[in-house]
Amino acid sequence: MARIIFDLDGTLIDSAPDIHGIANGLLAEEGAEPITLEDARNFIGQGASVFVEKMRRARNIPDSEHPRLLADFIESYDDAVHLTRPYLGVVEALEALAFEGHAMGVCTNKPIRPTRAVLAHLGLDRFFSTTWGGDSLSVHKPDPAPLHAAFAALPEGQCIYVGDSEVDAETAERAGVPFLLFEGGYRKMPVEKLPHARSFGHFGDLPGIVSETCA
Ligand SMILES: O=C(O)COP(=O)(O)O
Ligand SMILES: [Mg+2]
Repeated sequence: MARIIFDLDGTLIDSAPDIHGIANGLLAEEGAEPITLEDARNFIGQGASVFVEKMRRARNIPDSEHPRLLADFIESYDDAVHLTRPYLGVVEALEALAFEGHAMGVCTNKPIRPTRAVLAHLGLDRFFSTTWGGDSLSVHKPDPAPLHAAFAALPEGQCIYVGDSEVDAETAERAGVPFLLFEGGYRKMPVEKLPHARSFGHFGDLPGIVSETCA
């Protein structure tokens, strides 16, 4: 049996539409132009503070406004669930992996409160026995500490990390665990440029890839 840890945004769920919505709500209050959905996708992956920083820079909002905007962003985040969907085949793949007896968890740079809120809203929380957010420890991905902590919370078994981004590839490399790259998320670089054990474009392929990784 394996221990499988999943990244969240851009891996299990397409959350960019909700995060885009929060961003544009904040920008409207500042009297600034909205950002595009593509911008929002590009800004996700290194946690809430980096997202807000990139959003501000895109609209020339000064650094001095950062703490206030970050607090407002986090305040809206728990309710940012309504436009978010699991990627095609995610639920079926998690059901198959759970049925096969693998232990599973989540390690994301999204703050832990909205992480738990969106997992519960989508009914995905039942699959995961450990969940780590970007603010669960004093460091976050690509520091490998939260990923190590997630694996340590699960029973012994082959470690596997599943994610979508440059940050995830670096985290897995630094943690020394096999990385399975979902091709459909918010990655900016071509698949070949990211270190990974295997990549996949559809979650229907994941249970088979996990079996082969464990063999
Ligand atoms: O940047 C974020 O807030 C979260 O991104 P992640 O789930 O891909 O780690
Ligand atoms: Mg991601």
